[in-house]
Amino acid sequence: KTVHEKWDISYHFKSPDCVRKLAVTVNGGTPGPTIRAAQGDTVVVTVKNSLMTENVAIHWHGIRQIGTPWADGTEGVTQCPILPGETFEYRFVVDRPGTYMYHAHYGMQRSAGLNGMIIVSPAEPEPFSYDGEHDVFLNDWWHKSTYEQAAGLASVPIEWVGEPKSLLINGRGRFNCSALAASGGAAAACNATSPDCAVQVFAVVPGRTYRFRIGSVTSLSALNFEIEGHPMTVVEADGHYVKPFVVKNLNIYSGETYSVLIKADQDPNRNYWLASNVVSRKPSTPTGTAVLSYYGGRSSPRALPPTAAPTGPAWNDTAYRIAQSQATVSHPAHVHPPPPPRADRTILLLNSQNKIDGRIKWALNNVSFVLPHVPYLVSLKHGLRGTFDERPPPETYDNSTGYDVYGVQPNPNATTSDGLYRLAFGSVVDVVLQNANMLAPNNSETHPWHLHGHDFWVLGYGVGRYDPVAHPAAYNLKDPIMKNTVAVHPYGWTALRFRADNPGVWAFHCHIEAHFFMGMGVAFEEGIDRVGQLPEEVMRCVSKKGGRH
Ligand SMILES: O=C1O[C@H]([C@@H](O)CO)C(O)=C1O
Repeated sequence: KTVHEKWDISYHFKSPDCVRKLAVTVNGGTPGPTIRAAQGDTVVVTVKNSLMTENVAIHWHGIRQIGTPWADGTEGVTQCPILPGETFEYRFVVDRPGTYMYHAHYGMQRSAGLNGMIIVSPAEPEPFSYDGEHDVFLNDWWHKSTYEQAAGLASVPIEWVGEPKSLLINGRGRFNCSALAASGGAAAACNATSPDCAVQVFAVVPGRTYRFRIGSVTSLSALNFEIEGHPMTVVEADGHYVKPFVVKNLNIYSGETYSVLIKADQDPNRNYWLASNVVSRKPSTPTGTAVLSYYGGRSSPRALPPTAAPTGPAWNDTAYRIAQSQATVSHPAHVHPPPPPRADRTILLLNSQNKIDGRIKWALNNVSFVLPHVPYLVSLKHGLRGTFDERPPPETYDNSTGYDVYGVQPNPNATTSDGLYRLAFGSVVDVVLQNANMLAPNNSETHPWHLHGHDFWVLGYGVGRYDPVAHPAAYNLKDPIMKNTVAVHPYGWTALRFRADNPGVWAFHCHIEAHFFMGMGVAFEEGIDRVGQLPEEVMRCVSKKGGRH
């Protein structure tokens, strides 16, 4: 069947954390509506850009777009942006069941509020059962506009975005209005009684089992999510069934989705916290909260729990997070196509912070990514020349003198490029993400990497410098989970494998909005000759002669 959505994208004043701010909305809301479809359905979203002075493009995060690479919604890669006043139709098949998301993919627009969930119900029975379902959509939130943030990042010296003001659960948080007034902020802009920031309540029937679908669309933060007093059994990650394991709390990186099961077996006469906490960066943001309430209990549904909200694990406990990453393996009875035993090509990507013309950038093998003005998909499909740098980016980094991933590099210079990797169609590609120290000493951050157009097998994680001889021998080829987003941990490496069998051009990038803006991404082309005729509306910015309008 076909699921139709009609969306109007426009700015509205919203108060997600009680502080009034202009937000990019879908039909007046942030988050936007949840798309619900069944496996195999065609989803058609008619998007009208009513932003007046701003372009837009929307990415369907986790949907592989098999046969429809032009519908991936990535400005500069798969399409020209949708101009103000224009209408664009996204049409694609949701071929796999699971929990997915959508969000803007133009500049740093995602962080302005254009985001939501996609839930695809399965055609076949799942390897677990439950009585009811709740959806939890996690985000971080700033009071500065996206434009102020972007301008700050591009300034010399950099004006970093800083830690978020609030953490949102289903678009709701709670900023301390009196603190805002005390710091000289406009008190009128903070309204603790705004319905936009009313506490979100998740109601459960005593004795029942619930599936919580959890997605994180944060701009920056790695999060730890906990439901007070209710251990969670992890059963799904990025649309793939997980060999179940139980956690007290769940680490979730931007771009990831999970499903967990909880049993409503606690005292029904009180409420419990849902808590979202920053991990991996030194937090300065209060815990994001919502409330779990039992039907029939003596507590009023909106009553705040009698306890203090969970504060999560120590923010810098990297080993704790790596252990959870490693515990996330495939469900034995739902083995997706097993990974091919070896790769045809290995691309080793050094993640480094660099300086270009005095600006702080991120680079892969010393190349900082910039998007071309003509979308790759259009240039390559139509054979346009001179629209991007045709020299391929490097396959590895210079390790001739033994790159010290723990040290500050003596030469932080890098170059920018809009070149891309061209993959042999059908070939098996390994990508190893190598983390390193940043420009300042003793710091390495977590980067959640998201691949468009594919799911990949997660073959292994390690700490320190990746060894191309020793480490592949220990890859998990038995039951690796497939995902579309995976973290490379501080000072660590992460190895993943995918088959380049989806004709198109696909972005692969750090899902931290500021980091992609600062160059932390690459692009892959495969099977361009197999791509069908491009719809006219993806190339509205390209002149017939090949240049840009
Ligand atoms: O890209 C980043 O820049 C800042 C800092 O390194 C410079 O201010 C930071 O924490 C990042 O993740």
